[in-house]
Amino acid sequence: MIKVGVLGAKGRMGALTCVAVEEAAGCELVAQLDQGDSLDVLTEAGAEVVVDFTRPEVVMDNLAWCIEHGVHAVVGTTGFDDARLATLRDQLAKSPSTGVLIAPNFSIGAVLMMRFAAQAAQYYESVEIIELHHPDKVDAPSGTARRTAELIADARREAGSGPIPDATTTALDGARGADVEGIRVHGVRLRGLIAHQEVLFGDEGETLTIRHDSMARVSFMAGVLLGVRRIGDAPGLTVGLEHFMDLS
Ligand SMILES: NC(=O)C1=CN([C@@H]2O[C@H](COP(=O)(O)OP(=O)(O)OC[C@H]3O[C@@H](n4cnc5c(N)ncnc54)[C@H](O)[C@@H]3O)[C@@H](O)[C@H]2O)C=CC1
Ligand SMILES: O=C(O)C1=N[C@H](C(=O)O)C[C@H](O)C1
Repeated sequence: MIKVGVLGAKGRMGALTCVAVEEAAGCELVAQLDQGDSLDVLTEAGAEVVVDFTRPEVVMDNLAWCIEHGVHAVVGTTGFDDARLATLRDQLAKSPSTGVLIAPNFSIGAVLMMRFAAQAAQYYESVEIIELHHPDKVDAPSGTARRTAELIADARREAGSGPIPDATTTALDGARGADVEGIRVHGVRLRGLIAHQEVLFGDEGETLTIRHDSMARVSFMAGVLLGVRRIGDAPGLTVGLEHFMDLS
């Protein structure tokens, strides 16, 4: 049995994760912590893997604690940039048997969307990303959109693609979205939505749109459980659930 603790257990994702872990074969839910609870409960309960669905402003402290105590972490919380990932690598170097998975999106379809977008990137002159979420989401752009933009930018660099054409010389602030490594990312917040993304590609005479929709948060649970089951055998830092999937 893998002993699992959940951080952010009273939140939208954390609460669902507690149910999924309780129902999962081979997993035992040993701790459910939320804001104000002491992380020491995790060691008292014997947690081997922690799932973090908290907030960008607290997740680094949670991970520092997990790494220091040799507890593996499966992280859905957003807000990871290169500087944060470098900090985690430094911390993990001092605890070499501990594993941390940072997954911008646990939905299998979203992982495939990112993969397909990276594959398509070299063939199109233009690309823009639209992410659409529920209005209670605290960060923008989404972690998924950021990661997609990074993957597309990497693919374009590798292919030697030029800059994306855009003749705009005057615009209201924000009218062209955020710039993530040269890729424009637009954010929509709308009651009724959960988590959705479109990647739009364009070239002479044609466009290609890759769209993914999470219609319910249960769509993230298979990926969370995959992470929980695999992280103990993956010491160090893993970024992206695709590394635990067979996408060859
Ligand atoms: N990677 C993925 O597939 C997904 C990632 N997310 C991300 O997960 C995060 C949480 O999302 P939601 O569940 O919608 O947010 P939420 O606001 O419903 O839940 C966050 C919970 O964390 C708790 N919390 C805050 N500080 C804490 C601390 N220091 N220790 C323990 N708990 C603490 C809050 O009280 C709250 O209950 C966000 O960053 C979101 O973008 C959300 C959905 C899927
Ligand atoms: O806050 C959310 O809801 C989600 N957050 C993640 C993100 O920022 O990409 C994953 C998914 O989009 C849902």
